[in-house]
Amino acid sequence: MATDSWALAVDEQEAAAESLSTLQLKEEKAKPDANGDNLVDTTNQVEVLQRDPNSPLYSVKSFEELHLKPQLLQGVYAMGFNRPSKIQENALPMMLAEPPQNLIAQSQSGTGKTAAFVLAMLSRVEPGNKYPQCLCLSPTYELALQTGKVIEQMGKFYPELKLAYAVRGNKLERGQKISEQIVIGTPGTVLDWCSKLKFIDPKKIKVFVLDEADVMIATQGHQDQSIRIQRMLPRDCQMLLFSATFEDSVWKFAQKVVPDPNIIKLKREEETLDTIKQYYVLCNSRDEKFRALCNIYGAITIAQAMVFCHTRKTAGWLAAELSKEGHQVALLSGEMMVEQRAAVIERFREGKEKVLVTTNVCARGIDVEQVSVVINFDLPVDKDGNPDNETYLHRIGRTGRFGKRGLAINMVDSKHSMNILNRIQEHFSKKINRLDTDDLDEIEKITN
Ligand SMILES: Nc1ncnc2c1ncn2[C@@H]1O[C@H](COP(=O)(O)OP(=O)(O)OP(=O)(O)O)[C@@H](O)[C@H]1O
Repeated sequence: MATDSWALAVDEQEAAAESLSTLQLKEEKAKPDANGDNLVDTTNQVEVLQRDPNSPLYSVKSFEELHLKPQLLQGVYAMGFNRPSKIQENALPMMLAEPPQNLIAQSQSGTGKTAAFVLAMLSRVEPGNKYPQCLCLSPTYELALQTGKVIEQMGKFYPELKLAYAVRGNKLERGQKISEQIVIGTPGTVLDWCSKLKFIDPKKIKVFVLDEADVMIATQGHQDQSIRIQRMLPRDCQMLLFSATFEDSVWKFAQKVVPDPNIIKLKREEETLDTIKQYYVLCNSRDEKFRALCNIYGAITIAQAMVFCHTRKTAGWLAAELSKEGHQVALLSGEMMVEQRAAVIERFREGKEKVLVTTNVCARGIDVEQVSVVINFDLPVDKDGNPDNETYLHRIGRTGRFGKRGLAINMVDSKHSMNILNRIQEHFSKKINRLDTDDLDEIEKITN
């Protein structure tokens, strides 16, 4: 398998990379809300969706039929999974085929992509060999930690298996070689571990995973680092690229750089999940948006909510205002230290705060089951002020995880933002209905 074509395609990609937004992240299950929640369904709903042929969770196969190793079957069932989702059913046979094949895969947010590539890594790793064999890149520190937890949980029936986190702050002694069989980390640190610090022998890597692959390709810094890592890998190393979104130019680029890939791609109209209801509210100012947010909160039972702002400043202001109103609010934005960010997410996951006010840094991958509402306090736009459709999809995908129902509410406060919303609707061919937040009955109706 040739691995140098990625580098050759870099120049063609640069223009596309410029126009795309930067990174974001992922997380795990929150404890159930003691008050209950009328938006989050029980696991029965998942069972139903998994039997509905139109659902991304639909699969005809059982995990047994995917021929997973017994220890992995045990791991899967210990995580409470009963049957594979569509992406797991489709991707796993391709990823486990011999000889190993490359894959570029797209599947809607929250449909089990992480479990799919984790199972692929765990299937290929030889725990008896005490050196890194699988490398997984995540765009953020928090996402790396979360995916690492999935690897640890799913691989717990391999007693010899160890995982190393190549993330900022994880200091090892220079020149030492690590014995962990799987390494997960962010591109900069992984690159250092492979090159400058030589903790990893890249020539022994068998599986290379790019999670949130589109943003890894589209963000210039990440792209450069990922390419430099890829160049060090052996020619027959299996490459697996996963994301919920692939902007057209990124998709083309991915196909050029991954040799002979298998491809799983969604049609545009399949990208949005029908289980997430989308609305917008019309306001005239930031203060009105704040009032509308409070009205929504007063009218419906919300387990946990994520509120997205365009800037750190707005996020800080909003978190302070919500606190003044008596809400338990957490704030997470990019300028915070990574350890602080991890602690904020951990508290949110544990249900200690009900609202997380954040920026795009949290748009991707956060997996908190109890998030029943996502609010776009500001609509996602790129640096030129155009709609950022990919970020929109990732943001609203923080709710409606794995078959649960969710609610996404967009705050529109100007002609310009109405125009952005219209363009998002057009892009996904999906109608976003207006909601009157002064009409409590109407708000209540949307949750039923
Ligand atoms: N087969 C399964 N059965 C039941 N639950 C599952 C299954 N696969 C994954 N899950 C659960 O579904 C949730 C979403 O999965 P995951 O985080 O892998 O989705 P994703 O597609 O990677 O999402 P995103 O696009 O946001 O990164 C997780 O809580 C995970 O534990």
